[in-house]
Amino acid sequence: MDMTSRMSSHFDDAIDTFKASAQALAEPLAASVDVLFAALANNNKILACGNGGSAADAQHFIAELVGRFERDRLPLAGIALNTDTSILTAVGNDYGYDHIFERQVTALGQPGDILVAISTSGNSPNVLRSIEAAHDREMMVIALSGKGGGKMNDVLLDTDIHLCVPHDRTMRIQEVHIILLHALCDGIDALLLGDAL
Ligand SMILES: O=C(CO)[C@@H](O)[C@H](O)[C@H](O)[C@H](O)COP(=O)(O)O
Ligand SMILES: [Zn+2]
Repeated sequence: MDMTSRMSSHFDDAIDTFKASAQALAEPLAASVDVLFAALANNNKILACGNGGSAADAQHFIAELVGRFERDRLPLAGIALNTDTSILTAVGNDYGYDHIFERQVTALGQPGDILVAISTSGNSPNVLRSIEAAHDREMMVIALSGKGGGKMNDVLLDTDIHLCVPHDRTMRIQEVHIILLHALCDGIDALLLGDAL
């Protein structure tokens, strides 16, 4: 395959993945908007975490809650658990990398808060432990994954929401994850401010 065709194939594959994801995930995504909105309206908060590109996605999402998405509105309560280098290095150094999110969920989580847990493989141990800590704190989890969901399938409860992208490549999964997170912001804003843009 020449390089131009190779580049072009990314767009073709992304389009196919977006279509398959819309089919599979629009309904649980709408349910996720209701869950997040209800938590925020009840003065609860959103915690989010992930590794690598998913860390970027988690902090991107939280920035749009605390700052704004497309329209001016009140700030919404959220914390990205992958952003404080002192906490990450202290907990990583003293307890191990698998505990960097779990410990923060235990420290900050309150019943009714929501954890948005992002892992393209569904297998990152620190994300899996954050889910278990959220359950211990009586928090519901919205999990974003791919590759069939991996070990997330074993730790998520029926009361959680699992948005599993139907693809096996990390980059494609991440591309859909950012659409999912932007769609959640759009849905929350629509409930807060009305449908019009
Ligand atoms: O962004 C990318 C690859 O596109 C990488 O940084 C990727 O996020 C990292 O390898 C992560 O450690 C993968 O973790 P996970 O998505 O399987 O939980
Ligand atoms: Zn990436």
